[in-house]
Amino acid sequence: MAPRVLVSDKLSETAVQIFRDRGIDVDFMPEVGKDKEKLLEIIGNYDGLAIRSATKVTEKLIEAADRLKVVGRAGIGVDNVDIPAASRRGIIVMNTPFGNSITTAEHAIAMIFAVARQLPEAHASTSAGKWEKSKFMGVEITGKTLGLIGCGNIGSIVAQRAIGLKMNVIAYDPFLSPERATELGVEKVELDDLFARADFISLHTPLTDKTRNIIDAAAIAKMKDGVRIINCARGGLIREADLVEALKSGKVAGAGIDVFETEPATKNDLFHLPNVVCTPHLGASTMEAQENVAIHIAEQMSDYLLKGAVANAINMPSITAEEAPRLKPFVKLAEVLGAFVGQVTESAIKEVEILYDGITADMNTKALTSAALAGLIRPQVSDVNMVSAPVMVKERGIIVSEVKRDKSGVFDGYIKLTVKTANNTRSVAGTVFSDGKPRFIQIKGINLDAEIGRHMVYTTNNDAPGIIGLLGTTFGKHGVNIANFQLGRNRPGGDAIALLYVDEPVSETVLDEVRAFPEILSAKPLVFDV
Ligand SMILES: NC(=O)c1ccc[n+]([C@@H]2O[C@H](COP(=O)([O-])OP(=O)(O)OC[C@H]3O[C@@H](n4cnc5c(N)ncnc54)[C@H](O)[C@@H]3O)[C@@H](O)[C@H]2O)c1
Ligand SMILES: O=C(O)CC[C@@H](O)C(=O)O
Repeated sequence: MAPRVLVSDKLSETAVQIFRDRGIDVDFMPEVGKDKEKLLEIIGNYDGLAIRSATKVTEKLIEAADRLKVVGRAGIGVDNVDIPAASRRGIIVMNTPFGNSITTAEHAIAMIFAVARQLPEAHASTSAGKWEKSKFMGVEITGKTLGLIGCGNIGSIVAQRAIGLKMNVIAYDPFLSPERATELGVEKVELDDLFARADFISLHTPLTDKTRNIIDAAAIAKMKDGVRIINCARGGLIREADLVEALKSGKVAGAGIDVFETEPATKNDLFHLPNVVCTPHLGASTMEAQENVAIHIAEQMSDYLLKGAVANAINMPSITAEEAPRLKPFVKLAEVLGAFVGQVTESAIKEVEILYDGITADMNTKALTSAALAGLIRPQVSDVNMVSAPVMVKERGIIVSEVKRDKSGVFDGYIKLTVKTANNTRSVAGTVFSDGKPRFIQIKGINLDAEIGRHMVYTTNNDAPGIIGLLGTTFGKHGVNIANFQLGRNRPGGDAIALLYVDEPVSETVLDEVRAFPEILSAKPLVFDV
């Protein structure tokens, strides 16, 4: 059955065409995002949800979205999506980080000019028949200092444009490297330095606990008199009440505000203040940007739904369409290794170490680790996948580490999973053979070569003569057909293990009969999704 996608916000219809061309069933309902009840009623029919900012992807909506695999935001900010709730349900949330950057940067530059020359007010006055030539005395931007708070995709573009306009650009961004700052031609500064030196300040950070109210009364007090402030990033970065006061006192000479603490902003104390230019969250609103983000999100979502490729996901490592086929058998292997340990471990897991040897070390190990963790905790929480597993593992306080090393044995590469509980440490290693199928190559440090089937039985026993016969006879007596039988031991007469690949699940009655033999220490039924 073809995957089904709902477009619930006003996206360019190019997105709809892309979904159709890729063979995806798509419903284009650009108004339904605002109708919470209707959306709740229909969301269960879809594998994908394509949105802008009007649709609120709440926990309640996610709970009703039984089939949903991916939420695609045609744009950057995902503040309208409950990411933790989506992650817990294994739903990928992706955005389009680059499609509207130029457009938004241009809006910030437009705001700088509008505020420097009071363009909207001058227009309103002139159109009203007043000829108030002396009222609208502006400032040049040439030679002025622009302070950027946040210098990522959009901030960098604003910097480049502003430098072209002969401004001096300084930037506060803890994650901006000195090399990148030099390359852009901006001076990296501390925040207080920026406040003290900037004639114009433009915000370009996400809204986080650290950036909320980054401009408040205390920050404004540190700024130059007559500073002008632009926000085309997110409402909440500026404490609006404090800005209003500073505009009224003249400390701040002007502000260009595209985003608001509460949106839609239909009433706001910033409105109608002299030299405040407001736009209704128009940063990304150009034909070009909307076309870009629609194309990007439709392609990304289609790639995921049809090929398992993951790009620009907020809650899952990326997997390119090219690497997806090569990675797939190793994702299965990682999941199977996790599933083995998850099924044989009965006490709480404290630590997980995943060793990537040889070719596996050069693969997308983040994705492989996510798959191993999903296999590991699936016996405890059935509804888990590569998206939700890392979140769930973290919630349980399990420490996860990855180790990578060059090829060290006969295999081109293998993955070894070691899990520590309060009582013991358990390990299992496996690889993928040329047939593309995963194999166990080591369990408890004992080498073997075991094909993996859907139903298996794992026994630990003392190495003694007759174990093969004993297991074979018991299973045979109960009509259990053994497809493959692998044995291993650490030394003659020492610890031994057996892995039996059986055609059907083995009942507890049969396993109890096996467990009753004195040489058998444990017998565990296993199920693998292969
Ligand atoms: N107005 C609009 O319509 C519109 C359109 C697109 C994007 N946006 C918003 O613009 C903002 C920037 O988008 P982007 O694509 O440049 O994002 P980005 O992730 O590329 O850049 C954000 C930058 O902020 C920096 N940063 C993070 N925390 C910081 C802190 N505490 N102090 C200083 N810098 C910090 C990061 O290091 C990063 O370099 C986002 O909030 C985005 O949602 C708004
Ligand atoms: O979709 C929009 O118009 C706003 C987009 C913008 O805020 C974003 O974060 O990409």
